[in-house]
Amino acid sequence: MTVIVETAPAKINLALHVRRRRDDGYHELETLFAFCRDGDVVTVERADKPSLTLTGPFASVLAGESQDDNLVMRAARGFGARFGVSAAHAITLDKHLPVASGIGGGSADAAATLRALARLHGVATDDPALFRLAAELGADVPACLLGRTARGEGKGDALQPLEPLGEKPVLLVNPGVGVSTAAVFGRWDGVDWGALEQGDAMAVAAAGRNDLEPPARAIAPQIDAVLALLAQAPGVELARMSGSGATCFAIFGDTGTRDAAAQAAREQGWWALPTFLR
Ligand SMILES: C[C@@](CO)(OP(=O)(O)O)[C@H](O)COP(=O)(O)OP(=O)(O)OC[C@H]1O[C@@H](n2ccc(N)nc2=O)[C@H](O)[C@@H]1O
Ligand SMILES: Nc1ncnc2c1ncn2[C@@H]1O[C@H](COP(=O)(O)OP(=O)(O)O)[C@@H](O)[C@H]1O
Repeated sequence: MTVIVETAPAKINLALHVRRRRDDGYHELETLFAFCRDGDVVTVERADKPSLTLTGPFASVLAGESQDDNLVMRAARGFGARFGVSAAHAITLDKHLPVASGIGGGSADAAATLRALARLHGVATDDPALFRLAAELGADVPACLLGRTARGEGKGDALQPLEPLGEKPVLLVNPGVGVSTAAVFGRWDGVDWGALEQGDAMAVAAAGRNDLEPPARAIAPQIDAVLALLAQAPGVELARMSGSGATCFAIFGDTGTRDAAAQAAREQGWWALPTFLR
């Protein structure tokens, strides 16, 4: 029996500019997507009936929710309908990323499920139909399906790949609070602070902002302390909240300073994931 294992790399937004609210209730974004080496892990194999097994440190957060609503199962149903695959699948989601945390969690899992099913059923992972399905699952599922440094516009689903970031050491920190993406967008102040520059990702990120920081910090003030610790960490090159939060990231020049900052974060009782940008 073929078993496919796919990593669902954590997604971060090196910068996220909100330009305007759209008529469809979404917001027009200009953002820089980047992906980490580590994340959740999705395992897929054919079975007699569809099933989802949750494992890992954050499985319990999702255990109370309807399995059918999990983005992994929604992706599997969508794949079956779109590609005419009647087979049922047993899927295991090894949940290592905090939930509702601005690092793509469910979106990354949905994208990894689509990649795994494509590999299992002989569909090219760059098939345009796969990206159209991803866009129906969520605004940043296409970016997670692409899984490489990219500029995103529109809802975040109009993607322009950029040069990889070459294994830069990065630290993800979450203060242990879930933040609703919809609630954060709902509290955006409506001010257009201007376009995201064009060019090299790190230079554009350094000159950029995350316009969702103020509404997210209003909802979850714990973010303030995380940003303060990361901003003054020795060796930090860039510290910012990712997406709609509450997870913040910090990019370092070397793993020693990154790991020292991880230790300082853990001493605060926060979740800390030292990893690398891809
Ligand atoms: C904010 C971002 C930035 O990358 O990431 P996260 O913070 O979720 O990681 C994404 O745009 C999240 O994408 P995703 O999580 O797929 O959002 P969806 O499920 O499609 O939408 C959830 C809700 O977020 C709001 N939303 C999302 C994207 C967007 N461009 N404008 C919005 O206003 C809408 O209220 C929507 O109902
Ligand atoms: N596989 C999944 N992992 C995480 N959240 C999921 C998943 N499937 C569905 N969800 C739902 O999606 C919501 C958004 O979760 P998540 O994608 O982790 O947020 P974010 O996009 O901010 O990282 C959660 O509150 C949860 O109820």
